[in-house]
Amino acid sequence: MQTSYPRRDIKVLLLEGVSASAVENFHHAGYSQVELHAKSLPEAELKARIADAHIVGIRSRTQLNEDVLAQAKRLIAVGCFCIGTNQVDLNAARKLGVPVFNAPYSNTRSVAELVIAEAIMLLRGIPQKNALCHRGGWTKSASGSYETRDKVLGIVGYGHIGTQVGVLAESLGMRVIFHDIETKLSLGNARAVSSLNELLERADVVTLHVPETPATQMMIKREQLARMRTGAMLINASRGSVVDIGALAAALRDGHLAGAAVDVFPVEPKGNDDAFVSPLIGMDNVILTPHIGGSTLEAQDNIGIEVASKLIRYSDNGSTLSAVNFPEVTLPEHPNSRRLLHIHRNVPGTLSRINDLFSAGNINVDAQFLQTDSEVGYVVIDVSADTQQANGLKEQLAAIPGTLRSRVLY
Ligand SMILES: NC(=O)C1=CN([C@@H]2O[C@H](COP(=O)(O)OP(=O)(O)OC[C@H]3O[C@@H](n4cnc5c(N)ncnc54)[C@H](O)[C@@H]3O)[C@@H](O)[C@H]2O)C=CC1
Ligand SMILES: O=C(O)CCC(=O)C(=O)O
Repeated sequence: MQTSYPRRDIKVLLLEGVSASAVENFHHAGYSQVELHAKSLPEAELKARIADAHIVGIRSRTQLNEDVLAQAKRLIAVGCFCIGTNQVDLNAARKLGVPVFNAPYSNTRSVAELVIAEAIMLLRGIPQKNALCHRGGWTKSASGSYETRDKVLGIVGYGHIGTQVGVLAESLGMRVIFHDIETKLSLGNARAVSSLNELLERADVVTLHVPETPATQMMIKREQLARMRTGAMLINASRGSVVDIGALAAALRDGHLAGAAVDVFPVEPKGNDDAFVSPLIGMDNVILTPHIGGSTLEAQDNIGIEVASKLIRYSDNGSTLSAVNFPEVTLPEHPNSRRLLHIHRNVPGTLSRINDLFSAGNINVDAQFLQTDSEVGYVVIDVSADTQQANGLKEQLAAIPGTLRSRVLY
């Protein structure tokens, strides 16, 4: 059946080495035009390539800001093949009628396991012992080496990852405290503390699991580091913007902190061939990892399947279920109808204009699903019409003032 975008004409642009499982999923669903890049692209190239892409898939590195999105005239949807969506201007995407999807749980366990491993390594002083052995040195000593048992782990951001870290830490005998801006159900024996400061003052190891938001920008800077216990350790596998990295380097240098593990940085290389620069380089008591908290084969495989499935479902049947920036509509199939979708600015009178088209054309509406937020309205209409009528209706829908996107799905 001829739709306004047959699958073979839909161009899928996948960046940053998105898993092969995503590519397979697209191919399996009939999307043959899949372009895969191992890295994120420089902005000028990104703008050029995104111009004719219908679906774009990224990980944490690619910045889809308003300017870049403005070039993407054909864009239907964005997939973040990760948890964080701070790299996309979600509001700009929404106003352009572009839903954004992510994989909110697929790499949770991978991050939690890495954080626990790092807590053990830091408490034992392994990074510096390992570095010394590599240089031909030898310090067989228990000094500065501790068991995890009975140590206090402070979790900042008690969400999906934070809670998993807490559960695993308790199984090692750690005492878990947490701070979150929301009231959270404590798992196991974990206890909420009254403030970030209290957590910093009590914890032997502090681990950060907040998203990047205006409130978490530089949440941990000189003042907060100074509140941490002398000899405490900091783990950051959240976002590089959460910690003042210069202040962290200073706190490690002057011995206030005994160690740190950092997976995310204010500026990260675009790809594996680019140089990594950080004030933490050369510090033996710091574990540096290249933003691989979620990089396990299991997680990447699952993320590839999950996000590609969401993008395909939206492209095929219009479901925006679990979109992070868009009115959520989930739709039963009506195989004997033609399905049209219309995304518009949410101004009074749009729905009646849409419905007037069907009455004027004497077209029977079999089902209609509308969901709006303050700025955007999303309506899916199943109609009894032939292909020619459906394509004609699509053109008429596109001409309604305030239209952002319109399509015939089937
Ligand atoms: N290093 C890596 O490879 C990975 C990093 N991440 C990062 O980890 C972050 C957390 O992931 P999830 O646990 O899945 O997210 P989540 O949304 O389940 O949990 C985040 C928690 O932080 C809390 N929070 C938000 N603002 C806060 C504030 N100002 N102060 C205290 N708490 C605050 C929220 O209420 C929520 O409970 C992601 O947003 C992402 O940036 C996620 C996956 C992999
Ligand atoms: O694996 C990636 O590229 C990003 C992981 C991450 O930071 C996330 O899922 O938010």
